[in-house]
Amino acid sequence: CSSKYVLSALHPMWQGPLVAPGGNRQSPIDIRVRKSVFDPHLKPLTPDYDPRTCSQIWNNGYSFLVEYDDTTDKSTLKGGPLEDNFRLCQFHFHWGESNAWGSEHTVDRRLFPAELHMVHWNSDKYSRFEEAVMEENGLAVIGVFLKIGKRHEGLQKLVDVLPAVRHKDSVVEFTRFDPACLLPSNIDDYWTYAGSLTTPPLTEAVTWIIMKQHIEVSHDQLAVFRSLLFTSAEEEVQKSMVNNFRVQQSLQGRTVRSSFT
Ligand SMILES: NS(O)(O)c1ccc(OCc2cn(-c3ccccc3)nn2)cc1
Ligand SMILES: [Zn+2]
Repeated sequence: CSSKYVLSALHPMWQGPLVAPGGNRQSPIDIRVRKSVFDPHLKPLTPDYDPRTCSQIWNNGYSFLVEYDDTTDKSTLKGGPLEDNFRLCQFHFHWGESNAWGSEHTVDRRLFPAELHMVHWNSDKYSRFEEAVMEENGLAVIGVFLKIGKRHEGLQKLVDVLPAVRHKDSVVEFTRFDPACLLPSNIDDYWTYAGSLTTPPLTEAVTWIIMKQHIEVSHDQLAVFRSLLFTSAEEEVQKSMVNNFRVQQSLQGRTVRSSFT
């Protein structure tokens, strides 16, 4: 998905509007477990990803994106709270400068060192990501919390190539990466709510699906994320890419549903 120009408008310590003008379904949020409502009608989530659609990694000056060819229905997400078929277009992460914080969503105020976002767009209703991103039911993002623990073998292929995209606007070819390896073993237990992009354009287009089970990565693997830079090679002052998360937004009366009791 060509999210080339919009995100690059982002300033790393982006001081954009804390809430989009007129926004009443902004993200991220704190998930209050006891306030979430079990919905027995929520179906199991059925991701079906083809690693051959993986195409490149690029540093957009805010995070690093692993992009997938979304011109056909090869890597898709269905089920869960979703009525339509959604196509994977990219995944990226948010993280802190220390292991004490970094995630965008929290669970009963608990912060995680990082959070993975797998971004999909509604290919039943729209013909491209750029169109879907402006529509209420346009996107579905799976959020997975990262904790520090054992080394994540599947992630290492990605970690090894990060130095090649150290600077903003750098791109490298990256192929045959199966994003399913980043999902937790249990994807049946999740929270879901109506929200927004957490970076500009902050559009209220996202059905969020936040996994209850986290994945583990090693301290050293996360340290490589922090070796990336917000700044391009030409800029004199280099800024470490850390703390690329948005402040939490108010729930404004929304209900968070859970797929589990
Ligand atoms: N962090 S997050 O998962 O919420 C998340 C996920 C995807 C995002 O894409 C921004 C974007 C918008 N556009 C765009 C391009 C053309 C026209 C209109 C918009 N391109 N990239 C931002 C945040
Ligand atoms: Zn994100």
